[in-house]
Amino acid sequence: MTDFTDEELALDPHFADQFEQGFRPTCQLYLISPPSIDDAFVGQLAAACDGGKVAAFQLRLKGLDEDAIARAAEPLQRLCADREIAFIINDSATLAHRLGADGVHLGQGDGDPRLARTLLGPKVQIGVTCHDSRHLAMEAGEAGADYVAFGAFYPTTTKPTSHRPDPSILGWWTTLFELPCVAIGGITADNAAPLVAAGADFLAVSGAVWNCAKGPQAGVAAFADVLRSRFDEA
Ligand SMILES: Cc1ncc(COP(=O)(O)OP(=O)(O)O)c(N)n1
Ligand SMILES: Cc1ncsc1CCOP(=O)(O)O
Ligand SMILES: [Mg+2]
Repeated sequence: MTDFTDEELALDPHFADQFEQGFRPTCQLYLISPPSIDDAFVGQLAAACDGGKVAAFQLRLKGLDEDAIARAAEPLQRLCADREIAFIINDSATLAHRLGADGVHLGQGDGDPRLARTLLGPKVQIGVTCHDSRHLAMEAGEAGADYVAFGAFYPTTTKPTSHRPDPSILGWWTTLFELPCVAIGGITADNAAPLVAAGADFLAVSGAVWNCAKGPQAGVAAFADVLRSRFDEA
């Protein structure tokens, strides 16, 4: 049995049920937006979510001010609320607070998670980028993060990356800590299996869904089998 709090489990309510049954939940999809979007994107997000279970959606828009991100967020946040998908804002705890988002993702240069917690309160999810660093992950956990994110596991064109963790960092983390861990960076349905097997609680995915030749619905659907695999092996 574990002593995960409701807050720790809130990124996906099914986590709680599965922990109560005595095992670490199956891996879930954490969808990340493209770095820029247009008005058609809400339809693409709806299509993606029709493709299979999406536990969380992160609005990660780069090069826009907070007012512009807030305008873009409105229909997307509504869609996520309707479908019970956690709506996470990237980079800015103040914007997450302003929007009443379910969570915020903070990189190492995006502010102190402790200050974010003071602003956002206990119920809002705070995720922290930890690159390939066990030290950063333990620090994030001590600072009260709700999840830690490791990556980039694979090369990606979505952003320049300089850290390339080994999947074993996921197994190390999940063996020692109950706090969920997220794997990110160049993840596709074809290369995700070692990350799921190593213990990732979430796969954070952008390009493999939005650049899928068959569309975002097929992009999400392609992950179904690999996400089930840890559950099947348990
Ligand atoms: C789930 C998740 N993990 C890592 C990141 C990267 O955050 P950061 O290092 O701040 O880089 P940017 O995304 O801001 O370019 C993330 N966004 N989400
Ligand atoms: C935001 C971020 N942080 C590390 S890699 C990455 C990009 C994730 O996008 P993709 O799934 O397209 O590699
Ligand atoms: Mg950031």
